[in-house]
Amino acid sequence: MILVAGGAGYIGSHLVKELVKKEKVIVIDNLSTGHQKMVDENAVFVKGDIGDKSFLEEIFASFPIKAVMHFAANSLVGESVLHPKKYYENNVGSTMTLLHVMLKYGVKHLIFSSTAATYGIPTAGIIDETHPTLPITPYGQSKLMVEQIIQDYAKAYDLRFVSFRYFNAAGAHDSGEIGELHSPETHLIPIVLQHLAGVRKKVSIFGDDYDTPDGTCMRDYIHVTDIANAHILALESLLEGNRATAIYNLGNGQGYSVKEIIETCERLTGVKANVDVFERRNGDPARLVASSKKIEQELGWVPKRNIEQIIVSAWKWHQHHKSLGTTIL
Ligand SMILES: NC(=O)c1ccc[n+]([C@@H]2O[C@H](COP(=O)([O-])OP(=O)(O)OC[C@H]3O[C@@H](n4cnc5c(N)ncnc54)[C@H](O)[C@@H]3O)[C@@H](O)[C@H]2O)c1
Ligand SMILES: O=c1ccn([C@@H]2O[C@H](COP(=O)(O)OP(=O)(O)O[C@H]3O[C@H](CO)[C@H](O)[C@H](O)[C@H]3O)[C@@H](O)[C@H]2O)c(=O)[nH]1
Repeated sequence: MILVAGGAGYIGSHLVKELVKKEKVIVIDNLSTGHQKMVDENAVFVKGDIGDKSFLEEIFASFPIKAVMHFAANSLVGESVLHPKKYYENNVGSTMTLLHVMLKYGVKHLIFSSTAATYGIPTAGIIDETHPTLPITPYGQSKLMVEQIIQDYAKAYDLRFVSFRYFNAAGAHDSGEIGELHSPETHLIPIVLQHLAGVRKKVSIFGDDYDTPDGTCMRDYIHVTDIANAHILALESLLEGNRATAIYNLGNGQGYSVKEIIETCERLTGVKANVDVFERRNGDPARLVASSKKIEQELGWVPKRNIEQIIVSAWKWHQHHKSLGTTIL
C-alpha cells in the first residue's frame, strides 16, 4: 500500500487518481487546503495531520505501507515571507515527524514534493539540478531544508528517495472531474480562467518592470498529470530497487510570461480579459524555466502536454466546477 500525505490537495489528488490504477492507496490529509471530495473513491481516506505522531503511528501500525509520497505542505511563496513560522513548523517540523514514524516502522521509500523555489534567483536561462540552490523565501528554504534532511537520512538510515522540484503545476485531470481548487486562489492560470468564466472582476499583473522581454515574470508551466506520471515512474524505480536516490526537476522547458499566459487564455476561450498592472509580489524571481533532461535520461519521463493543452484542461474543469456550483466541494 502507498501512503499519500496531502493527497486531498491539488497535485496529490491527481496523483492518486492515476496511482489507484496500479496500487492500493491510503491518503492522509488534514484538509487545511485540500478537499476530501477530490480523493478518488478507490483510495482509503483518513483525516489527520502529519505532525501528529500518535495519529501517524496508528496509520503505520494498521496498514502495510511500502512507500510514502509526501505532498503535505503550505506552498504560497508570498505568504511564507509574511508568516515564516507557519512554513518552517509545517513544512519542516511536521515532515520530521513523518520521517521519524517512517523509520520506526521500517518504511524506506519516499517521494518528496520539492520546488523550483529552491533555486532562488537563477543565474542561468534554463535551470538544471546542478544550479546553485539559494532560496529567497522561507517557502523555498523550508523545501530545501527537507531535501537536505532526506539526503542525510538516506546516507545514515538507508532511506531511498526521489525529490521532485516541480516548476509551476497547472491544468486539470482529463476526466474534468478534479482540478485546481484553492481558497483563496493565488495561482495565475486559475485566476485568469476564473476571471474569464465571470467569477472574478479582473486580473492584476504583479509587476511589468522585470528584466524579461515583455517586463512580466516568466514561468515554466507543467501539466499536473505529467507530474503524476513522473511520480509513478519514480515509485516503480524505487520499488524495483533501481536508482536509489535522486533529485529531479519537473518542467516543460519553456517559459511563458504573465502577459503571454493571459493572451493564450483569451485566445483559447474566446473571452477578452480586463487586466491591470499592480506592484511586484514578494519573493518572485523574474524567470524560472527548467531543464528536465536528467529525469528524461534516467527514468524516461517526458512531459506530454503543452501550454495550450494545460489551459484547455483547466478551462474544462472551471466550466464543470462552475456548473456544479461553488458549494459542492
Ligand atoms: N502547485 C505548484 O505549482 C507547486 C509547485 C512546486 C511544489 N509544489 C509542492 O507540491 C505539493 C502539493 O502542492 P499543491 O499545489 O497540491 O498544494 P495543496 O495545498 O493543494 O495540497 C497540499 C495538501 O496537503 C495538505 N496538508 C498540508 N499540511 C498538512 C499536514 N500538516 N498534515 C496533513 N495534510 C496537510 C493540505 O490540506 C492539502 O490537501 C506541496 O508540497 C507544494 O509545496 C507545488
Ligand atoms: O494574479 C496573479 C497571480 C500571479 N501572477 C504572477 O504569475 C506568476 C506565476 O505565479 P503563481 O502564483 O501562479 O506561481 P508561482 O510561480 O508563484 O509559484 C508556484 O511555483 C513555484 C515554483 O516555480 C512554487 O513551487 C510554488 O509552490 C508554486 O505555487 C508570478 O510571476 C506571479 O507574480 C500575477 O501576475 N497575477
